[in-house]
Amino acid sequence: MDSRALQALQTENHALRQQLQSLLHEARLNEDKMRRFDQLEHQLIGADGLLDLVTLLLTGYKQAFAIDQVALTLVDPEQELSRILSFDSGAAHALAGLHLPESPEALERAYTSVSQPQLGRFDPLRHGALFAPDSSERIASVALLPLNRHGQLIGGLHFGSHDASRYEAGTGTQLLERLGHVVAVCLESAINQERLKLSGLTDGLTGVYNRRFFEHRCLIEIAQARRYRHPLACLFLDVDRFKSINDLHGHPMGDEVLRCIGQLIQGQLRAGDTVARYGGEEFVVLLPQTSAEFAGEIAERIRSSVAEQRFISAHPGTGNRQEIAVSSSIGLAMLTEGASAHDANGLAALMVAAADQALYQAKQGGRNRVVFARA
Ligand SMILES: Nc1nc2c(ncn2[C@@H]2O[C@H](COP(=O)(O)OP(=O)(O)OP(=O)(O)O)[C@@H](O)[C@H]2O)c(=O)[nH]1
Repeated sequence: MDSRALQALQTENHALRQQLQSLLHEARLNEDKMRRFDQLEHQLIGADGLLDLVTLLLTGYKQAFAIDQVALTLVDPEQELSRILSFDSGAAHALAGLHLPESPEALERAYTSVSQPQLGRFDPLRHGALFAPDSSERIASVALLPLNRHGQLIGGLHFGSHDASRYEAGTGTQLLERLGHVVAVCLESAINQERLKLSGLTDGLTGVYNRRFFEHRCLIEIAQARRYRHPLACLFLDVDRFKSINDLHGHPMGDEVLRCIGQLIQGQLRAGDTVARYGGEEFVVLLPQTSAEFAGEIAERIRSSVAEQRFISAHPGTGNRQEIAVSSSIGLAMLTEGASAHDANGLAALMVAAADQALYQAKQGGRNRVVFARA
């Protein structure tokens, strides 16, 4: 072999070795990527509840794969997820990037398929609503993973990169497709578990929370109110002359009235407020970060919505229909500053007793009214 041919061979050899090195490097990177992917998948499967799972989705992938923006959309028509996640209100701040729209509209605008991930350039019109407004400005490319159960879009996991070439249309999406499936299954299972937990905390007849939940929530709200020096209001509502509704129109009609009143109260509240059935025909409401004046307005709105509601009772024998009006009495108490020497349990008992006492005054005063507890 002459020296020119030898040199050409050596050059070719060198190029091949370099190519091999770079392939090996890529394989190692892929192996490392797979390992991190696997690790996160195990964590998803082992997540302890919905809050844990959502937190992992929003932070785990961002850190492990250096993704600029991660957002999660879950369709929440009944605001059930929002209620579940606000149960532990202290953790709600950790959920930046989570969107819980009541309708799937924003998702349907972004996705052309319910099962295939979509990669490509960021389009503010189609993708803007999937990311937080202040974070979407710098996003240049996106990977959108549809989360579907039984062919229905229940949400989407959305990765955004400042690098336009990071997520390119037409590149392999097998791994992301698998991730979408795993996330959707994990979410469904976590939501079902939360539903089970919640069923032990809600009242079977009215669908609002039960007394056990109220007592738990009350301690959390009292702790928050004391820590941040926020006012906390408590309303106690009792349906007026409820016994006569049962006696005159039957127990099922009484049940219907209770169900409707639970919904009327709920309809006047904000997302962080809590209504629970305390017992029989008594409801209790917690209004965090609410002044006495505003709590009085809310109580008045509840009282008038109950008084304006009409129920239709059909006589079991004759079938004659009759319109029934119902009223309610409400006692209102604020968490008192002066009692700060007590622990949260003691404060809760004082607040509830004060609202109950005010309710008694409302009954004595002629019913269908709101009475403030004396400070
Ligand atoms: N239909 C129905 N009735 C209930 C339920 N729980 C309690 N009750 C009835 O609620 C009635 C409460 O009556 P009372 O405590 O005497 O008071 P009231 O008739 O509301 O009169 P005032 O409170 O004084 O205005 C009782 O007759 C209970 O049987 C329920 O789940 N369904």
